[in-house]
Amino acid sequence: MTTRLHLTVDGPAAAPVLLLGSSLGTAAAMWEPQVSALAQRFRVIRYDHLGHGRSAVPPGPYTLELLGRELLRTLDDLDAPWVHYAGLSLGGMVGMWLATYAPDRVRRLALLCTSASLGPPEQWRARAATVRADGLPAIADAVVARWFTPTFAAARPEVVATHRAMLTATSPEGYAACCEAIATMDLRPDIGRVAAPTLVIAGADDPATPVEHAREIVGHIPRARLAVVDAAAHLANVERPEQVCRLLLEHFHEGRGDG
Ligand SMILES: O=C(O)CC1=CCC(=O)O1
Repeated sequence: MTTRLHLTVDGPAAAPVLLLGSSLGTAAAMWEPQVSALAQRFRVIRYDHLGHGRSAVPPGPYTLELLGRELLRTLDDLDAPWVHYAGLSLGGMVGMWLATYAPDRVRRLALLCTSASLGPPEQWRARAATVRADGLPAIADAVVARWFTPTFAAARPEVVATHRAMLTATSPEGYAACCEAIATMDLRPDIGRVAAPTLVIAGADDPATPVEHAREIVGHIPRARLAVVDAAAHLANVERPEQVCRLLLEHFHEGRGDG
């Protein structure tokens, strides 16, 4: 293996591969609420972005192209001619890059709580500078406040604490470098090339990538449709695990005759 990405693999070796990409400041564990159900039908491969989780942390800045090419190299290492792909937020951005620039490698795509362009760039550069100077705890409260609705956070403080710990365990350099990738990203001119049937999932109460961002993606990708999950903020798959799992299973299972 030449990949610098850490992989967590579940499910039968002979099943179709479903690759899962996580959000900025999280790692494979973010997908825990869905893995056992998805792994009944798919070879589920969760990867940690460069600079995140147990993946390598080369010095930044990164670009979305760098993150996407690293993933493409991983698919080559896995000898996977094509995959299904689901990604949340930064994971969705990398998924859009992959399905745009390597359309033959992505059979079906699910984009959760994400955006094709998430400005303003100065805000991301400022966040990167804060994290390099003061570490992840300096931004953790503000970030986690966007991940969950106040109602969920009050009812499930232990879930909030687990995800906050994931954020603060992230490498400051890796996190800052990925902020810089988001700062320079604008996928809107090119995602019309995505050929894969695409499910775009938005959290109705997501302040980070609001529903309008999902509608914009649906407007650009030819075979895309939108599902809005009620009572969910940015980490919609954690806040509404069963609903998101059902949507993903339906979308990817529909594709069993593709190809
Ligand atoms: O951290 C945030 O503000 C929300 C976010 C943007 C990209 C991502 O993965 O999370």
